Amino acid sequence: MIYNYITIEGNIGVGKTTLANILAEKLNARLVLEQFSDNPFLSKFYKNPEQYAFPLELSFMAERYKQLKELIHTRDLFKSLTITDYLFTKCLLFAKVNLPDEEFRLYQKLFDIIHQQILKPELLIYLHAPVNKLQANIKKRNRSYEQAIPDEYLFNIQEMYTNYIKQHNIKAVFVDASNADFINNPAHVEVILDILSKEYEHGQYYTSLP
Ligand SMILES: Nc1ncnc2c1ncn2[C@@H]1O[C@H](COP(=O)(O)OP(=O)(O)OP(=O)(O)O)[C@@H](O)[C@H]1O
Repeated sequence: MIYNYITIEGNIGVGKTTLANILAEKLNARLVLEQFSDNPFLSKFYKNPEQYAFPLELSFMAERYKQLKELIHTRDLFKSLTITDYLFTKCLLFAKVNLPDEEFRLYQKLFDIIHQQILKPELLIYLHAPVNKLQANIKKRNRSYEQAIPDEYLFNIQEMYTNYIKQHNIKAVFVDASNADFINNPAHVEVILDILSKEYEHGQYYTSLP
């Protein structure tokens, strides 16, 4: 394995966690998953975004910082690869969509200080699917608080991710996950394993699934 640390990213409901789990098992990797269900503000936020966006964004940042900071201090002697299903920068991108400008500027100051202490992955795999596919996935998995997410929100998050990756020239492979089925179609997993067997220069790359 060329990589020590990779991240799977993508919009809400695209299937990051499923893929991260499958890869971790196949590659005997250490897996670090987002702990969003423990966040007491998330369901409140979806009901009342104006009131709960700031505490939600702060609490996500605090949790992610705690989880990712530990990566630097702990090593797993039996596992040389670590896989996460989120980038620390995800905090900033969601905050940009959810906070009014003044609050966002305050949030960004904190983010910039903390971000410097976080280890960055060597490669990002970005799963991309159109909004109607994301909505279908969200319906299927049926978390009650997510059922009224507007298309516009998913679209804005997608834009935020893709612009950030391009503007910062992050080493990323975009995978067209419109028809992805990593659970039942081994050929789809093979495509990802093939990506992980290669080295890339900085920049963005695009792959589709068979
Ligand atoms: N910073 C944030 N601000 C607002 N909501 C967030 C933030 N981070 C995560 N969430 C919410 O937490 C929930 C879980 O998000 P996330 O995209 O990480 O996982 P997921 O949708 O289960 O991903 P996947 O299906 O790709 O595994 C979603 O409802 C998402 O909108």
